[in-house]
Amino acid sequence: MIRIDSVTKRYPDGTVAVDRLSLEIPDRAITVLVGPSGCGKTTTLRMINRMVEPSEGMITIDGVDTRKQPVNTLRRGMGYVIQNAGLFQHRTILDNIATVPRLLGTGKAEARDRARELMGRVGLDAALAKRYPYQLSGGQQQRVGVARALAADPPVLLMDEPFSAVDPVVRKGLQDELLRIQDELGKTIVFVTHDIDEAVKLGTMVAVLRTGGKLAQFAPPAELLSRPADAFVEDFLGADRGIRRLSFFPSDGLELTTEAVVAIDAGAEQLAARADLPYLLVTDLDGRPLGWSEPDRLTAGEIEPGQLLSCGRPFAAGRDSLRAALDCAVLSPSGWAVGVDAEGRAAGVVSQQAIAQAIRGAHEESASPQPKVLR
Ligand SMILES: Nc1ncnc2c1ncn2[C@@H]1O[C@H](COP(=O)(O)OP(=O)(O)OP(=O)(O)O)[C@@H](O)[C@H]1O
Repeated sequence: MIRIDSVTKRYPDGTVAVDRLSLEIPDRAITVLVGPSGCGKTTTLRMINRMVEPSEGMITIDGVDTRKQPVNTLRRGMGYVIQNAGLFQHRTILDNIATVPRLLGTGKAEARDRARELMGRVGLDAALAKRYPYQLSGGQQQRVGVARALAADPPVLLMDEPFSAVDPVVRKGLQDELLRIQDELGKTIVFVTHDIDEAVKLGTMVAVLRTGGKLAQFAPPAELLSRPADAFVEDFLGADRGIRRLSFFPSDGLELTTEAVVAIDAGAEQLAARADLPYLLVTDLDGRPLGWSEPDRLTAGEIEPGQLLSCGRPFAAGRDSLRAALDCAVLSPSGWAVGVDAEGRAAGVVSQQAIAQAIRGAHEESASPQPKVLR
């Protein structure tokens, strides 16, 4: 465990970048440092690998004071990823990734084999191995940066705004990839960002810092959203934290009904039996949702997909969160959300009222234990 114990950093010009910060960074989890510009995030991260030396206080790793270890030994156990990847422009992608193992004495062939394996792990096509960094997109370069940091298999990864320079779509892909890699590798990751949504999505624990390098709150994201410590944290979390908090509640408690679901080949009798329902969901012959219709607009044997109202993006029943279910219901012309199974077949539909009831139940339940984390 990395323990930051009452650490202060005062730069030579008198700037106090970090002020008596104490944090216990859990092993094999992602801890995010978040806060406004200049609040001391980068300084804190760099004190962990001693690129910046603390003025006061102590940082220990598994109980050992980092000042008692040679800097090289300390950094060997820590991969470091920065914004814009910081790749060596004159080296190929493969050799960029193989850099640290080569420095540590691994043979060229072995280091390159490992680099190839890592390219796959971070979602890079093997065909890019011989290219140079300038021949890659920003998102691809960031992936190389992550692969390079992982190459020597360090237990700790320090990541300083690694995804800030790419567009939101690429950024989401990189975040998802990091979560997937983390599930597989279980590193201890300290991740700096100024983006609270990124912090909430990635963090097992989130440390919110305020200007002057003071800790405002250190908590799991669901707790941050439900119980911000003060007005600063509340303000920093933004306006829709109630909705965002629903991401942490599973949809598996929702009761789906199949009464309003009919296949496209539904007979007259089946349709007549449902004539009193406000809307019916029509599926294809495999059970995949096609769209909504009022029952009196449907004629047995003559249902056309083109005449149906869109059912938008359905939610994955039991796997998506209550936020996804609510979003689906709000966007649905019928006001009902469509839940699908892993194969994309309609598992049933659920009304906004039923979702609202599930939300109330989840809030009550979460008053004591932590809600299950869904991504
Ligand atoms: N070498 C330095 N000398 C003097 N002051 C510094 C130095 N490096 C950083 N600072 C100051 O320390 C404070 C914290 O800087 P730091 O880079 O840690 O913040 P940050 O939260 O990472 O900011 P950003 O989100 O803008 O990157 C800032 O006021 C900054 O100007």
